[in-house]
Amino acid sequence: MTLLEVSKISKRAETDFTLEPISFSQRKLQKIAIAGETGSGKSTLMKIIAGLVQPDEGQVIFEGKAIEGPQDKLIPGHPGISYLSQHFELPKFLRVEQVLAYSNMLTDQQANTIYEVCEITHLLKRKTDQLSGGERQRIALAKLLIASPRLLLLDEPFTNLDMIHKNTLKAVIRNIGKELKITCMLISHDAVDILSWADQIVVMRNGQMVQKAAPEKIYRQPADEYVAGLFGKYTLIDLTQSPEFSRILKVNTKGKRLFIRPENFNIAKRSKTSMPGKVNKISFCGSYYELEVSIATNVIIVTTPTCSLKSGDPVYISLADYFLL
Ligand SMILES: Nc1ncnc2c1ncn2[C@@H]1O[C@H](COP(=O)(O)OP(=O)(O)OP(=O)(O)O)[C@@H](O)[C@H]1O
Repeated sequence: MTLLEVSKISKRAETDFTLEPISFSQRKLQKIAIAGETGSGKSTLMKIIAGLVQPDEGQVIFEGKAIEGPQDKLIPGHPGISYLSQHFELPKFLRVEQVLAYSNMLTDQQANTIYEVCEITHLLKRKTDQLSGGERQRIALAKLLIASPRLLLLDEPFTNLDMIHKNTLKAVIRNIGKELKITCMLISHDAVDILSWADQIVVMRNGQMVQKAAPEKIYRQPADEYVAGLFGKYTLIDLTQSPEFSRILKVNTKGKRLFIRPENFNIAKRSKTSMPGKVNKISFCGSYYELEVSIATNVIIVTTPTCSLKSGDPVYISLADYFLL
C-alpha cells in the first residue's frame, strides 16, 4: 500500500541551488534511504516531505491527502509525520521524563515499550544536560516516536556517534519498522548504513534524483561514476586501451568501460584467464586487505580476506564480475 507519493516537487532556493522536479513513492513499512554529496538537496527534499518547507511546484501526498506547506498552515508540519533534524534541541533544565511527557500520545505501557526499544529507560530521571551525544540522539528519537507518527524522517541520525553508540542507534532504527510498525526514511552519508538498511535508495546530486533502486543494484549497477563513488571503491577499465583485459575478456563493450568493484578481482594462479600485475600497496582494513595492483598501464583496487603478498610482489589477477558503465 502506498503511504507517500512525492509528485514532481521542485524548489528554487535564494542561493543558486534548485531542487529539480522529483517524484517517487514509498509503501507502508518500506525503508527508503536518501544518499548524496553534501549540498545535493537531501534535507530540502526531506523537509518538503515533512511539510516544513514550501515547494514551488508539485505536491506530496501522504495517506491519500496533499500535505500543506508552511504557507498554508499556522503550525508547519503534519501530525502523522515526524522529522528528526540534524540540529535537534532538547529543552534545557528538565528531566528526560518531563521532556517526553509533553510529546506522549500513547499509553504508559506503549511509551515504555518505545523507551526500551530506544534503550533510554535508565535515563528517564536524568537532566537533559547530563547526557552524552548518543543518549541525546536516542531520546530525541523516542520523543518523536511517542508522538505516534506513521512516517518517521531521520536526517543524518548517526552524525557524531562513535561505532558503539552508532550500532545501538542503528539497532533501534532497524526495530522501528519491525516492532513499532512505523515507516522510515533516512538520510545518511555512510554507504554501509544505507546499503544494509534500505529497501530502496534515492541518490541525489545537484538537486536532481540521479538513481532510485534497491541497494544491490545501486552498488553493482550504478547509474554513473558519481553513484558508484558514493557506495565504495571501484576500478574503471577502457578495454580499447587495455590489452591485458581484452585478452581474458572477449566482450563488446559498446563504447562503455568495465566497472569493477574491488571484491570482483581475485588473486589467482597464472592461467589463460588471469592477468600479470605488480602489487603497489597493501592496506590492512580489519576484515579484509586492500591491494593496489598495476596491470600494464591500469591501476586496480583489489580486496581479499587474507594476504601473504608484500609491496612489489608479482601477482596474477582474474575477474569474477563486472558491469558496463
Ligand atoms: N534555508 C535555505 N535558504 C537558502 N538556501 C538553502 C537553505 N537551506 C539549504 N539551502 C541550500 O540548498 C542546497 C541544498 O541543501 P540541503 O541542506 O538540502 O543539502 P543536503 O544534501 O542535505 O546537504 P548536507 O548533506 O550537507 O546536509 C545547499 O546549496 C544549501 O546551501
